[in-house]
Formats: sequence, structure tokens, C-alpha cells
Amino acid sequence: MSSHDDETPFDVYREDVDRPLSRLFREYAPGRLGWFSVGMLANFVARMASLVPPLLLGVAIDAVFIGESPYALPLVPDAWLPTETMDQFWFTIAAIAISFLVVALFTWIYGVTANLFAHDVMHAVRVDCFQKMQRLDTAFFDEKQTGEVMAVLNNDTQNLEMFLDNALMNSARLLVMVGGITAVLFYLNWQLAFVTLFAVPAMVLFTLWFMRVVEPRYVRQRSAVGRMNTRLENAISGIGLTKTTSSESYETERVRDSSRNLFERTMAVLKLSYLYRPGMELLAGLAFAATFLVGGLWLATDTAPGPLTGTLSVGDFVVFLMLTQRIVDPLAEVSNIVDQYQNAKASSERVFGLMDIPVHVDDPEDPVDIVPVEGRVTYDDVTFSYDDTAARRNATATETAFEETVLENISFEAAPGETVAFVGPTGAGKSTVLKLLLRLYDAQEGTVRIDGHDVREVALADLRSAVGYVSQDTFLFDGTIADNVRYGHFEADDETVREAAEAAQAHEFIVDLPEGYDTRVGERGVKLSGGQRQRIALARAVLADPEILILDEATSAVDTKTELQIQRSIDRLTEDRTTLTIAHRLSTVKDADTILVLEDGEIVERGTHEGLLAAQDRYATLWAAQAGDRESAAETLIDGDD
Ligand SMILES: Nc1ncnc2c1ncn2[C@@H]1O[C@H](COP(=O)(O)OP(=O)(O)OP(=O)(O)O)[C@@H](O)[C@H]1O
Repeated sequence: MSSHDDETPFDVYREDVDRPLSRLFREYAPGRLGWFSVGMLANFVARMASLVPPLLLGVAIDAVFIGESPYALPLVPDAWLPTETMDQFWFTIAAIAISFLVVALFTWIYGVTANLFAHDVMHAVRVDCFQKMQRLDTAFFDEKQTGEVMAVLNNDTQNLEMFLDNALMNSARLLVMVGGITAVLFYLNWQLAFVTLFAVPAMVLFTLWFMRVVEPRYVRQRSAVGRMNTRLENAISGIGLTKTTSSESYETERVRDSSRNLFERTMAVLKLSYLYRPGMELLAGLAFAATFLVGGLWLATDTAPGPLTGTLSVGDFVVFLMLTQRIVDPLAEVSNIVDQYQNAKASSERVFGLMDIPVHVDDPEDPVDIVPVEGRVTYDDVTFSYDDTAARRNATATETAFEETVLENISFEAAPGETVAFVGPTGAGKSTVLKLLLRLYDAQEGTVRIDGHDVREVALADLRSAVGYVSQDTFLFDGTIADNVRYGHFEADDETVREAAEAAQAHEFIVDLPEGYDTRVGERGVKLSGGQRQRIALARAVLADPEILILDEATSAVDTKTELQIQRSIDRLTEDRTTLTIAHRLSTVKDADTILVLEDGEIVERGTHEGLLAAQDRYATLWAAQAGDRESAAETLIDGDD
């Protein structure tokens, strides 16, 4: 019946969450209990008031219209009630009108307060989850798809909201209505009440049966929804590939299959769930008919039928018939309530599962102060594997993957202001080396140091403001060019943004854009070329002015002319700061103070450009290749890739 049976990537963390719903209340209800209690109370008053009009009608029939019995109301002293027939009539009308007003007013109060409570909890949970999600290790995001994390932030918080304002309040309504109606019927005529109320246990049993039968169908439907969403997500992100390979009909077919599957499974659920409501109505109808039969005979023959004894008034009979109708609605909610309860339980498990995921790359308890940063970077015998990070988190790492070492015994030092360049075949581990400096991951062995301090002893914010990172794939947020340049230094004024863009050779193309610095870049910056995006990223780095700069193939996406421009801005940018750079075009790194040649995670050669050329080994081969010997280049690169 609910998504709690679906496999989710958070299962590993969910298992340890203890009593998630009571934890939800413990952590989020305090401070909001006012709204919650007002909501509950208003709900109670509104439901009770809704029972008053039928009761008044019953009394009026007996006392005013038939004149059989005195005008008396339960819980109201007789002295307060009028004695004249017409006064009683008007009094009844007024009291009925007031009851309806009370119902309307309190239903409104209940709706507003219950929703305030539920939405406020949802808001707090969503923000907390988001904050936690931001702190999670980079390794977490390597394994999880964006959609999966989004589902927790979106669907799961929504399920909690549904539970808090809907299920919780509906179950209160259920208790009040069933309890209230039962009390009134027993008060009026306990013998006839037994006849009427036989339907309640029957309805409960019917609901339980329904839930048991429909549950597996719900599970299948939800997994079809999940598959449909994944299919659509994939198809939309791959639209470029689909177009260029003319695979539209293939993709349409795949979506059609998923959609058809979803349609069939939804119908399987609907066929059953459309049985439920009529079934409940039928049971209520039977109760109505039984009440009518017994009560009608009682009145018509003026004697209690069968084993029953005593008398029944016309007014009471009418109240019975009216209230019998009222019992269906709250009872028909039982299946929804249980469903929402189970959903909320599973969702809060996932929410707290997310919140409880241990973070390994975190601030140290007692961080050392590295400001002002000089810019000395030291790698001391660093060994690293991605999969071990996963294994430590108890996730899905396999035994073999666990052993895959990406970096082995990496040692080097960059003195303040120096440039160290990394070259080597693709997949050699160049980017990985640099990610360790930012603590996107932590090395398993060895130490990475800034100014002699282990990066793990430095506050993350200090570390990351000391190190600027221009990565392989430049990410831009949807927003203006200026917003993107000042991202991370939001207080920077327009003048500073402009200076940074000029230094990054970006100013020229920016002012040519329709709205200059205010041009919106589109989602992920799709409206800009690769080279333009890179120059914006460089401008961002210029503006941040870090002591240490990481350039990860910053010139990979541009033509020769732009490359020259960018190189010029990079030269300026790197002049006075420690720079760790990766570039496949060796011409861009030949002036580096040290060049490290990386292969299979190991440094196989190191030295200056001249020194390495003289050594006549790998670097010299690469250099010769790039200097014009294309054939040899191809061979070298292909060998390296293997
Ligand atoms: N997030 C990750 N999780 C698991 N393995 C990874 C991850 N990132 C990279 N790897 C693996 O680590 C190895 C080194 O990757 P890295 O990106 O550091 O190489 P590189 O030398 O920078 O390559 P390129 O020149 O192609 O950018 C590769 O085998 C790659 O498959």
C-alpha cells in the first residue's frame, strides 16, 4: 500500500532509525504544540457541534410538532429552555443555525492551525535535511542519484505533512464522530443503538480486508511509478544523444512501455479501490435499513419488536436515521489513515536515515588556525582508494572494488608561489590528487598538508577559502553572469566583478552579450560556450583570490585563440600563488616549477620541463608527440589509456 516496501538507496541507513514517528514529534513538535493543540481542539468542537442539529430536530419533532414529550435537551438545564411551543420552535431554529456557524468557524480554525503545524514541521524538516545533505561526504553523491536525494527532500517531507495534517486530524475526527454518535445513540435508545451499530465492526473488518488485498497492488503500482520517473529522467537528460542518433522512436517505445505498465498497475489498484467506497456505503445502507425496519415496526405497531422493550419516539427515530448516515464518512477514512501512517513511517525513517548518515569529511573538533595562509602544499606518502570511502560507510562496496587503489604513495611539495603541474594519461589519478587537497575525499594513508598543517585539522571553511578550484566541468547556477562570478563571495560589488572578469579575459565577451553582466546563463550555463563558461569560472577564482589555486584542465574546452587568452589570464592569476595544475596540452605547463608525471596512481617521473626532456623518458615522448609527431602522440595516449 505504501512506498515503505520499495527498495530505496537509503535502506542501509533506515534500518537503524528507532521509532521514527515518535522521534519526529520529539524533535519537531516542541515549539509548535500550540498550533497542534488548537487544531485538535477545534476539530473536536466542530465535530461535536455537527451532532447538535439532528439532536435538536429529534427533540423538536417530539416536543413541538407532535407534542408528545416535554422540550428537554441533554446537558442543558430545563430552566434555560422556552416553555411556549412557538418559542421552542424559534429556539430550535436559532440553535441549529448557531451549531452550523460553530461547525463552520471551528472547521476553519482547525484547517488553518492543523495545516500551519504540519507545513511548519515539513518546512523545518526539509531545511534540516538540506543542510545535512550539504554536509554529506562527496563519496555519498558519487553513489546516489540526484533523483534519490530529491525524493527524500520532496516526497518524503510531503508524506510527513500529509500525515500530520490529514491522517492525524482524520483519526481524531474518526474517534470523535464514532464515539460521539455511539454515545448519542445509546443515550437516546440503547436497544436500537445495538441494531444500528452492528455496522461499525462490519465496516472495520471490511476495511482491514480491503487493505490486505489492495496492499500488494499498491506496491506494484509504486514501483511502476518509480521506473516511469527514472525512465523519463534519463530520457530528458539524454535528449541531446537521442536527437543526434535519431533514436526518438526507440525512446518513445521505452517510455510507452513504462507508461503502459504504470497504466495497467494503476487500473489494478483502481478497480479494487472503487469497490471500497460502495462497499462501505452498502454496509451503512444495511445499518440504515435495519434501523428503519426495527424502528419503523416499533413505531407502526407501537410495541417493541422481538426481544426489545420500552418505547421509541418519532424524534429519536429520525435522529437515528440521520446519524446512521453520518458514520460512513469518518470510517471510510480508515484505509487512508492507515496508508498515510505507513507512508509517514517509511518517510520519516528515510528522513532520519539521511540525517543520521555519518559524515567523515567534517570539521575537526579543535581546528588549527591557518590564516594568514602562506601557501605551502605538501603531500606525504598519500595512498587513496575511492571504494574504501564507500566501505567505511557500510555502503555497497564490493570486495574487489575495495582493493582498487587510485593513488599510491604520492609525495611532493609546492612551496608558496610555486606551480606544480600534473600530466599523464587519462584516468591516472590527476584530478583525484587535487581533490584530496580540498578534502572532497580524505586519503586513507599519508598526509596532505597546508603550511605544515594536516588538512584534516583545519576548519573546512578556512581550507576551502584558502584553496580555489577551477574544475574540469565548470558549473554555473541559473542566474546572471554577475551572480555566477561572485558566487561564494556574495558581497562583492559590480566593480569587483568587472575587474575579476577583465583579469580572466571574460569581460570582452560578457559585454557583447545582450544584457551584459545581467545576462541569464540558463540552467547549468547552457547558453554559454564551454570556453565562456571556463572564463567565468576563472573570473570567480580571480575574485575569490585564494592563496592556493587548483586548475583542473582549465583550458580543455577552447580553441587555440581562446586558449591563448585564457593562458594569459591564468598566468596573471597564478603569478603570486601556489598553483597545482592539470593540463593535457603540455605547452601550458612547461613553465611550471615542477612537473609530475602520473601513471596508474603513481608518480613515475618528476622534474622541470628541461630536466624531463633531457631524461628522454615518458614526458619527453609526450612532449615530442604534442610538438607535432601526431602518430607517436596517438600511440602514447593509447598506451597510457590502457
Ligand atoms: N568519484 C569516483 N568514484 C570512484 N572512482 C573514481 C571516481 N572518480 C574517479 N575515479 C576513478 O579514479 C581513477 C582516477 O581518476 P581521475 O579523475 O583522478 O583521473 P585523471 O588522471 O584526472 O583523468 P582525466 O585526465 O581523464 O581527467 C579513474 O580510474 C577513475 O575511474
